[in-house]
Amino acid sequence: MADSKAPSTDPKPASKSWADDDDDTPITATAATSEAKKETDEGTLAKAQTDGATSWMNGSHGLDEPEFDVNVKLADLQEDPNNPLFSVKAFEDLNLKEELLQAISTMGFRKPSKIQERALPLLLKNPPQNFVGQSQSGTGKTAAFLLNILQRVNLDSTSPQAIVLAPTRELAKQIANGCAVMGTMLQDQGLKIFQAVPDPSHRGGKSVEGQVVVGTPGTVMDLLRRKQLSARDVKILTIDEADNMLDLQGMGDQCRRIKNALSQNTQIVLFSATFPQQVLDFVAVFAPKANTITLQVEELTVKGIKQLYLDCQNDEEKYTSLVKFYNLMTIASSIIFVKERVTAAEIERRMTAEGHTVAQLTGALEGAERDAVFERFRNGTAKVLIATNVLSRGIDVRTVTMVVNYDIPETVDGMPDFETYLHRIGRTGRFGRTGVALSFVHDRKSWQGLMAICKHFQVEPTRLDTKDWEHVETMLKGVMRNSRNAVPEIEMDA
Ligand SMILES: Nc1ncnc2c1ncn2[C@@H]1O[C@H](COP(=O)(O)OP(=O)(O)OP(=O)(O)O)[C@@H](O)[C@H]1O
Repeated sequence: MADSKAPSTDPKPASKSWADDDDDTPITATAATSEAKKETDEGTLAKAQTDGATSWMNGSHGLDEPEFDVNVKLADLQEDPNNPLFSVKAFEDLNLKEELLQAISTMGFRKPSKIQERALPLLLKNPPQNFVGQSQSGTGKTAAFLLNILQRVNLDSTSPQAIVLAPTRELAKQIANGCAVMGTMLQDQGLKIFQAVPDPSHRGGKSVEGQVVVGTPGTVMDLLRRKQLSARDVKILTIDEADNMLDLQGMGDQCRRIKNALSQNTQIVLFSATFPQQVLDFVAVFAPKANTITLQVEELTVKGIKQLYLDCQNDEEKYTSLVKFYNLMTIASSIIFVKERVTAAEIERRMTAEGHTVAQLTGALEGAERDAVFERFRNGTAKVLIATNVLSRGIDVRTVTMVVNYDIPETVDGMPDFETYLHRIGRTGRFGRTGVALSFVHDRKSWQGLMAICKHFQVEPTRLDTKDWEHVETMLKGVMRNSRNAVPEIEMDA
């Protein structure tokens, strides 16, 4: 395939010699790849409740830049009406519990983001109404739905009142930990959070205690079926990554069954960064008469993420270029996304041989092992994480400054997967931070796939050529330097 490709030195994608011939190929996007179908909701859990706490939301872990720099930069961004982080209101205007306001302040949240400002009044309105919310990756959707839950739960009873569903154990645990941080001041009053992810201890038959249950659909459904989880007092059902969850055959069915087990008055809350058109129809059925906030496709990309692509000649050159690339650059933390587990294993082998500390997370791992690998990445012991789409959504690790699309994401039908691309690159550039997304292309199909994705989101990626590593290095150092330079300038403004 590589031979059919004429070398190009023009950074503009449209100038590729083989760029135009198949331009009218029909492109359909679905929210899930086969990998995601296979690899979610797997494994067993070593620990329950909120232990193994990650540093989600509390700003305590090793950021590239000191936290105060980021806050100053954030203040600027939050003044710009066109930025998704902009808002005119203060958290204080939302009539939240004092304990929640205190926690928000301790967490360093100065102002609500646009989605928080717009969603919270609708979410908190009485009588409760269904809600569908879309906002760019890393703009604080989790805090929006957690505040609604924590504001509404009755702490006089420990019976489950809110269920949050997420596609993977990592995301469910991250949300549960975020809920614990945000609910710190309510713990004295009896707030309990239950993690419903695969765990052998659930088999004991013990009833679930906790006003907030956060888990994967399979486990939640299991607990309901075994009558360990009582649906009687549940008044809020929140689904994160809802487009993906409702679109996936297995998980969609489970979500529907969970919803059917709940009272008709349950407030249904759906959030995602993407709601492709074909999903919106069944979203409307799942959450009837919902207050809805959606975005236009051109608003979806996060501006702080610089999108580049590396032009390789063939598959083997992808491996050698990747290793060369990592030997050249110092990157805080990064995630390399691949299509298949076998590629993940091969990259791990080659990078380890070059002396890099890498971790690999795919659905092949069992729960406890999976937790351990992810923790090594989160706490910075391993700087590079090689993952399949299992980690493409929701994961919030602030040190991630680069995402590599080693394989261009595809749907099960082999078409470019717009949504997965957006979610993957959204693992960097979170809440006003800057980041780099580097995609590898090595043949006509991968190149066309990337170009279709970029056309869809109306972005122009910058081309890097493996024949000119000096240019690659200069270019990347420039991008990285620009991110760093932003900080001192802003410091002076402060
Ligand atoms: N108002 C705020 N001020 C400062 N930081 C915030 C605020 N709200 C959320 N954050 C932080 O922003 C980061 C991203 O938030 P979150 O994970 O909720 O994004 P998201 O919109 O759910 O992204 P994704 O679409 O990738 O799931 C988190 O680290 C969170 O602590």
